[in-house]
Amino acid sequence: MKKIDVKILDSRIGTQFPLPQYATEGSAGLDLRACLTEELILQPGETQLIPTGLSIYIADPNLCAMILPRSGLGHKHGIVLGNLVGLIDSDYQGPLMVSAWNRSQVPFKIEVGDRIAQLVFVPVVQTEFNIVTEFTETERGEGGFGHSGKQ
Ligand SMILES: O=c1ccn([C@H]2C[C@H](O)[C@@H](COP(=O)(O)OP(=O)(O)OP(=O)(O)O)O2)c(=O)[nH]1
Ligand SMILES: [Mg+2]
Repeated sequence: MKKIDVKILDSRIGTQFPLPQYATEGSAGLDLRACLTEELILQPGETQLIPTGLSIYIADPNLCAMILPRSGLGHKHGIVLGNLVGLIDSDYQGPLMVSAWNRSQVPFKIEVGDRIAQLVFVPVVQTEFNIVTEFTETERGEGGFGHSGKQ
């Protein structure tokens, strides 16, 4: 498995809480925990930046990480991300933060150590633009935004 350098910024990670880990053999995401000092109530519509207690340095420009909502929290409780998706650059070395947004109508309690989001490593292709005046024609051409219909 690919190794990623990690700094433990909060000593409760690795003692009180395990390092983020794949829950099953086929899991894509590593759950991130709320490294809070006390529980937090996220009011309806409120967004708060929550530390994960970790920083990672991906280093490989052909890799990034994305922070995604956990589906149970997002679907059942409306706890998603203030930035919708968090993108972690391969050269970022700062603390990994989760922007937690309560898009529901009711307050939501986040307890210390709760698994609030998940981290997924994803391949990246860096490209450069080749300026042209005409593209090689395709069947779709400029059609988009539903032009092919519904069924
Ligand atoms: O949910 C997130 C999103 C981003 N980051 C960190 C890692 C990422 O590499 C950096 C910058 O994120 P991004 O490029 O999305 O934000 P920006 O607003 O463009 O900031 P910058 O000008 O620093 O690139 O912030 C997080 O810790 N959590
Ligand atoms: Mg940026």
